[in-house]
Amino acid sequence: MKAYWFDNLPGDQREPHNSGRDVPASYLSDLGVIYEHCADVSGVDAIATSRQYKNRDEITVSPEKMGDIYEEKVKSFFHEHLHEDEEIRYILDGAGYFDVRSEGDDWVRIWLEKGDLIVLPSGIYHRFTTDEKNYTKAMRLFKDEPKWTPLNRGDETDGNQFRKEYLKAREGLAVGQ
Ligand SMILES: CSCCC(=O)/C(O)=C/O
Ligand SMILES: [Fe+2]
Repeated sequence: MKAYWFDNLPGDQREPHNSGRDVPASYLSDLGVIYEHCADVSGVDAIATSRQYKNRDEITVSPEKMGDIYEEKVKSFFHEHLHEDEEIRYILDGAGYFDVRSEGDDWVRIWLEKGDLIVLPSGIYHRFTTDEKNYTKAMRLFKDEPKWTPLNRGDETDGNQFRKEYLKAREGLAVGQ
């Protein structure tokens, strides 16, 4: 895992866009983002049990697996969105970027590779992209039935109950940069 401020410069979303300014793990934790490295799936099982996640599936985001819809899919994952559930992803192979919004609405880019697990809280604005190798194989954890419901950012999501609860939970935390 490597986290840093996104540079906001033009270029393909899959380029590193590394501003050179690192973000410490403590800052991710202030944003409510949990990161763990799990050398094998037993570590994921423990997290799933403790957070009462019953289901899981696997997704491979690559041109080989997705064919003609790959570029479209990668662009759709990169639309800024939130979910009304936590998002837990465990990287089984390859690598990818999760970008999360900071308290000041800047992008923090989190590069995950094999063995990395991330928990994004419900209500956090974020997006995902493969990196320049175009290959991410990930396990997705679900509390109940597998579903992926992104709510793209807009006026409605700013007023979303889960968004408001996310912001409320961050209130009073000394989130530093
Ligand atoms: C690598 S998992 C696919 C992306 C996804 O599920 C998501 O919600 C991104 O924010
Ligand atoms: Fe998401």
